[in-house]
Amino acid sequence: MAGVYISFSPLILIIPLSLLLILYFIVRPKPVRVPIKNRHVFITGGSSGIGLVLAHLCANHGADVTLLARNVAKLEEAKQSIKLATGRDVSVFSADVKEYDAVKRVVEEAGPIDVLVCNHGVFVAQEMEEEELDEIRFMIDVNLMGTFHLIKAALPGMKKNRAGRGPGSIAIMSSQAGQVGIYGYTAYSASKFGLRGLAESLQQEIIADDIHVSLIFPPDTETPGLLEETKRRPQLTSIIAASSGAMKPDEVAKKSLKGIQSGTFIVPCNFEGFLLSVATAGLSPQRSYLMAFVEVMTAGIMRLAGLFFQWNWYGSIQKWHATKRTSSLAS
Ligand SMILES: NC(=O)C1=CN([C@@H]2O[C@H](COP(=O)(O)OP(=O)(O)OC[C@H]3O[C@@H](n4cnc5c(N)ncnc54)[C@H](OP(=O)(O)O)[C@@H]3O)[C@@H](O)[C@H]2O)C=CC1
Ligand SMILES: CCCCCCCCCCCCCCCC(=O)[C@@H](N)CO
Repeated sequence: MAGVYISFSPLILIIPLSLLLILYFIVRPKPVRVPIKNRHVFITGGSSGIGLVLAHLCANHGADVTLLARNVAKLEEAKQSIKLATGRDVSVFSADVKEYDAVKRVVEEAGPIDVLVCNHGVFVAQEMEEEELDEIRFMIDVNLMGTFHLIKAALPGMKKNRAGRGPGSIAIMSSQAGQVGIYGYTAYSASKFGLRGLAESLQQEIIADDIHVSLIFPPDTETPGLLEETKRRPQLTSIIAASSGAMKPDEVAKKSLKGIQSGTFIVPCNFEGFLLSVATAGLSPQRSYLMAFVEVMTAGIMRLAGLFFQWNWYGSIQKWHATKRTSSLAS
């Protein structure tokens, strides 16, 4: 029986090896380690969900933590829970990120920041046609403009504070809905996609100040915010979002902190998020030459995977409308 021999010459390895070598020299910005211990970590939305867990983690790492949110009682509760769990005192400030002057006052009172985590966020999932313009404006104002307010207020102090304190970080909590548009998230996705443009531009502006930007992309995460959201979000939003499953806030916070410490620009939180990040890498910075190698070598296949997901989602949408039509005819 003639065997089938697949002969390949070692020469074939030349291509990936030379690509690895090229990437080793060209990836920009260069890798960095952002210190957390004895650094001032300022977390917005740190009184609940992902931000609260992240605050606990940073306090555990010996950071001086400041929390900003609106609700004083929730802030006090967060302060107590962190004191109880880590023995560390955190500073808490009540302010609405929509109000620049209030944000500026808090940032000045809190003192120079080493790691700024713009984690605050609001999310109301609804078809654009049904959604009130005020609610659309609200999400853009909190998620996008609120982040501009934070960074505008904090950046001068972060730059001044760098001498001898090592690299600083500005971490922005986006969402997988900030990498791909999802049914019901027209306003939310727009606000989170906007953060991508902000982050990519800002990194070029502040790399010379040794401040490193991280964009974090969680899937559905089991927080009080998600609990609230799922009470009224469209069924199709849940069906499509389920493609990436759901995570615990602890898992997301751990991935977030790891990404911040390593100065990673695109921080996925689960396997689907990893696939999504490779598929949507675009021209975002990549500090890891190994990740750059994966992005270059799998770009094509990831696009195919993305098309499969789109095929699946549009199939669900079609099925949903067909079911809706049948049930309305039946009634
Ligand atoms: N949960 C999820 O499924 C996912 C969440 N994300 C993102 O993660 C981040 C945190 O979400 P999550 O932990 O679920 O949120 P939660 O709703 O649990 O907490 C939101 C936090 O943000 C604060 N906040 C909300 N609005 C404002 C405001 N205008 N000014 C100041 N603080 C504000 C809240 O405090 P207060 O109300 O007292 O102001 C609270 O501390 C958000 O950016 C969200 O978009 C991303 C992907 C998935
Ligand atoms: C190329 C391969 C693609 C890989 C899979 C893509 C799966 C994408 C699913 C998107 C889920 C969006 C969840 C948003 C969660 C959120 O932000 C709300 N809960 C509000 O906070």
